[in-house]
Amino acid sequence: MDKGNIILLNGVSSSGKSTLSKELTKILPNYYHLSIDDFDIVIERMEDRENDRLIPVPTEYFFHRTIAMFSDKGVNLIVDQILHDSFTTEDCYKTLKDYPVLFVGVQCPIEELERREMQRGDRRIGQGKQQLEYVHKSEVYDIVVDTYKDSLEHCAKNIAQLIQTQELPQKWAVNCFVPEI
Ligand SMILES: Nc1ncnc2c1ncn2[C@@H]1O[C@H](COP(=O)(O)OP(=O)(O)OP(=O)(O)O)[C@@H](O)[C@H]1O
Repeated sequence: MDKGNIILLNGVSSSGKSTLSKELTKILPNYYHLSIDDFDIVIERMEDRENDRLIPVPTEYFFHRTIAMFSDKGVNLIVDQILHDSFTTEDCYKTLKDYPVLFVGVQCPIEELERREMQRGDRRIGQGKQQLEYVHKSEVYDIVVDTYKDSLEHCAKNIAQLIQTQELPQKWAVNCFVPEI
């Protein structure tokens, strides 16, 4: 059985990953959206944070392996997350390096990130800007989209076009942004 394709959207908070993922599922009906946010909700329910009863494993550990399991079963996924530190980045690459990944950088100017943060009300103002100290510094993407400069439809169409017109290599041909692997 062929592995399912993985469209991996990486961008800071409020860059528009979830919104873009939903748009992509409209154009690519044989793809399913899996978000790190869903995992955060599950883990939060399992933990008893008031009494400091916590799961001592980063959420991303479970997230990356779940992505691999879906792909192993031939399911195509659109996943959105933030490769925000070296653990997350290394774990993502190590877990998915033998999988067909289309790596997408989701960009948005800082002023617009802050406008969205204010509008949302459930994110700290400046969160996205702070994450930019790590995110998009060394990744080599297959495609980069800007959710401010371009319309949602345009960003989604460009990504969909890539995945529909080229066969993804069965191994993630990332230009190793994790040098020690
Ligand atoms: N292209 C866009 N133009 C204008 N507003 C947008 C656009 N994309 C997303 N937004 C708005 O920005 C906010 C954040 O969007 P979204 O949840 O998609 O971001 P995210 O990158 O998934 O964030 P997080 O990582 O915090 O979950 C939402 O209020 C959404 O409506």
